[in-house]
Amino acid sequence: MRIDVISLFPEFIAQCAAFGVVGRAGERGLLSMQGWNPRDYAEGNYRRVDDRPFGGGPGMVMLIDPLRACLRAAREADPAPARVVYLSPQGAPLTQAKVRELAGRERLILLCGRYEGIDERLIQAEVDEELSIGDYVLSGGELAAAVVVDAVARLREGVLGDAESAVQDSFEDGLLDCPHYTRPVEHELGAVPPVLMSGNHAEIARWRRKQALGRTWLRRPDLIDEAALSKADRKLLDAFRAELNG
Ligand SMILES: CN(C)c1cccc(CNc2ccc(C(N)=O)cn2)c1
Repeated sequence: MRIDVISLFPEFIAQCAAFGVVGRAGERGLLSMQGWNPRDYAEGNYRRVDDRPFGGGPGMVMLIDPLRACLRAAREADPAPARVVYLSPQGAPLTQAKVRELAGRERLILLCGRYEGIDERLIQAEVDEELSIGDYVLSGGELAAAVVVDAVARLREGVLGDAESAVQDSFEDGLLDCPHYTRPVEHELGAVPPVLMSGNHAEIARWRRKQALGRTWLRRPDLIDEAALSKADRKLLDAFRAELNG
């Protein structure tokens, strides 16, 4: 998979892609990344990349032409078609389902805005989809792009070893994850739930599913559509609630 990132701080993204599973994916040729700086495509002595907003108001807006030339250079760097994604607070929420969809593509171009964003005409002409990593404003789209790179890279085949398998990921089935425990069995902070040491894999899977359903219902009721739950899941959630009420 190839990801090109357009940013006034391309070294920022290079650093984010240098560590952990994403760094390893790069070393193993599962992911190639390149940064592009619109300033390298800006004309004139001052190589301007932004200017004041028409209609007045605070802040600056990123100019069309440096971004457009930069985007063209990035597209032409590889024959494969690319999906152009713009990170902004005005984008559609990034969800695991969207991450899975993006991870299925061969090329992404991530567009990082600074200041108050990008001239709308460039967005309309060149951007395939606008995404937001959450309802808050950052000083630039680079951190949001780094989030997309990480979430997408770890779903690519071969990136995660068995040890870090993404299969049981929470959100993979729209639920939060169950609690996890490791050594020691007994600790001043408490003990490990006995079922997890029972070796009874059916019981363990049942306990984990019940915990995932229960925690989702308690913490993120917006993710639970009880009507859409299977009969088995509804029974597990009822059991969780019954235990909760003691
Ligand atoms: C209107 N405005 C301030 C603005 C517009 C576009 C980009 C940026 C760059 N900052 C970002 C980018 C993304 C996110 C996110 N939530 O994904 C948060 N902040 C700011």
